[in-house]
Amino acid sequence: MTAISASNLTKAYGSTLAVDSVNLRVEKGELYGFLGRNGAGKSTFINMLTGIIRPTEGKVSLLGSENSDMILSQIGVLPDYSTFYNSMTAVQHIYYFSSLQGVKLSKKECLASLEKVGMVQHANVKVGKYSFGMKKKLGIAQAIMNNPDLLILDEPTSGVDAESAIQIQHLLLHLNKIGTTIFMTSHNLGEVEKICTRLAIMKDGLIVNEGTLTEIKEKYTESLEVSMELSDAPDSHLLVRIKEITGPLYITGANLKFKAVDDEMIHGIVRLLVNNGIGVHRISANQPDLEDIFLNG
Ligand SMILES: Nc1ncnc2c1ncn2[C@@H]1O[C@H](COP(=O)(O)OP(=O)(O)OP(=O)(O)O)[C@@H](O)[C@H]1O
Repeated sequence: MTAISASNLTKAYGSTLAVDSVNLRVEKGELYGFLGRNGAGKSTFINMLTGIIRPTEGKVSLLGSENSDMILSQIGVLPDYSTFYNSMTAVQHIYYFSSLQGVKLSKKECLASLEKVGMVQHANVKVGKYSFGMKKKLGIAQAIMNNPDLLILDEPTSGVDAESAIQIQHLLLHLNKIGTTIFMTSHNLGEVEKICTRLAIMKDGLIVNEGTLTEIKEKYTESLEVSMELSDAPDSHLLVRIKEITGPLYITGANLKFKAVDDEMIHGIVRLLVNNGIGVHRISANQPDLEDIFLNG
């Protein structure tokens, strides 16, 4: 079953298309990572999913419903900016927001959600005294307080210390393991690589890459740039034959550069060169990591 479906989702701010006709599906049970640079459109997208921002165009469906009010109790949200009341303690805060959502947790249940994010020892401290990272953890406790089927989190680990980030990652993995579908944005590529089952990369309001990490790497490898250092420069006849295999080819003296579709293409070029008396001194065709894909994608 589909947990999140966005069709043609668009947000325009004047002439700026913050999100440009995005189609995205997240299936139930996924831990989905949403990556992008500052200003890519991630928060705008997430805020349209959760109903904080009204789309200029397009539709959103969460857990099969187009009306998020109908399924409020099944969803947990950590927005980019959470509202906190400085005069409340964390327990009061969780209790207050649970009653706003019509759930009304017991004190024990409020403490249990704070326990999950490692905040139980600060449960009775006023939120006004919290650091940014502590507020972030309180926001996560609030998002998970009603054991939601779907969690939508904007940057759950940004601004928290390394130990807390790992604790939150373990929590998310655990929640996902027991059936919670999670959609999260992150700037932390290592984190996404480590915990997410699928991911999308957004750039200038568009999704430029989407799939499992393996699928994304495979797609990227299709356009991997290969460099070869040769013993001699190939003559024009040989260059024509190489070009027939590679398409566009860049040659500077005895150095070749081309885009490889697969390993077989690289082997074919090496065979052709060697059969024509040209040695291949060095080949570089690095396997991309998520950072390469993110930076170049
Ligand atoms: N209220 C607004 N009015 C005008 N432009 C906006 C508004 N909110 C966002 N934008 C613009 O929309 C684009 C996407 O912004 P958004 O905050 O969604 O990006 P982001 O990927 O979440 O960035 P970050 O990682 O920095 O939070 C940016 O160009 C931003 O300047």
